[in-house]
Amino acid sequence: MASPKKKLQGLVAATITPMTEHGEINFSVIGRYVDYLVEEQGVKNIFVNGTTGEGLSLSISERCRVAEEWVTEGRNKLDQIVIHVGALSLKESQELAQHAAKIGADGIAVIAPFFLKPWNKDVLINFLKEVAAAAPALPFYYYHIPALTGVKIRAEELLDGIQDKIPTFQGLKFSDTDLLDFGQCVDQNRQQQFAFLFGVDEQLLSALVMGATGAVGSTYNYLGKKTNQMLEAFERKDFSSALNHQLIYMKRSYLILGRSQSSSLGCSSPLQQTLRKLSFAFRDLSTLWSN
Ligand SMILES: CC(=O)N[C@@H]([C@@H](O)[C@H](O)[C@H](O)CO)[C@@H](O)CC(=O)C(=O)O
Repeated sequence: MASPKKKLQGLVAATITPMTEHGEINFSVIGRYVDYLVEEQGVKNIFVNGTTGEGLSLSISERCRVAEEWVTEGRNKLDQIVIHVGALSLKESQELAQHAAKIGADGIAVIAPFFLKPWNKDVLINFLKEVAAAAPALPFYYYHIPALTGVKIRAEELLDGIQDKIPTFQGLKFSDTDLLDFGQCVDQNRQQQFAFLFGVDEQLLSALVMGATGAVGSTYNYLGKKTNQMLEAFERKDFSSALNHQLIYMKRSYLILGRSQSSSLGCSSPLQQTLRKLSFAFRDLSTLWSN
């Protein structure tokens, strides 16, 4: 069975895929991006080619090259690199999984197929199982994001007995606001030592209360340091201070500002260019950034 070097926990930055203004991937900034995460944000785990990284908008060869670059640049600097390998085509997903194993990633994650959708738990598990089997030495994470996939199968239902079907299953990336489902996942799998990684950054504190062991999100690219302070406050049971942190990071200005900040790293996908225009309205808030 796959076992990670150590359990994936704490903050995991869902990385942006840097693009040039001509729509090509800007590989040249990834090394700098790694240093920024580690040195400025105190974040040493990353989630590549996910929602934030717009993995599903990239070609398969682009996804492979992006994954390779992160693994190369992150070597000896990052703790864990998880590659999202979900795709509509099972074969493509398996190809990406094999590639992640070949380049030395630390884990793979997969979303539910979202066009012709699995209609029940067993169909979804079978898809995930086939992908996981293509990389039998890599820890496997299910990426639950029902608002985007439209696949509403409850994570708690999916996790029931999952390791019997997917021996490499190591955890759940839960990007949904249903804290009842999340809490039940944690509660019903206490013996399993799974990683429960929460993915709605604005609600992380509530998820910690429900038993989250870590978090994957876009805001940890630029609020990593501050969110680590919230985790520390929670750890020492200083809930009032933890709540103060969470209330500040819930502000919309922080979310938009973060997207615009990414452009200073040379990260500028078409989506980010649109957001950057929006962000001019928030320019005055840039002082918040360094506070
Ligand atoms: C829908 C979405 O993009 N959700 C983000 C959150 O980090 C989100 O950006 C954050 O909570 C701000 O709204 C993550 O769950 C996505 C993620 O981890 C990924 O990029 O794969």
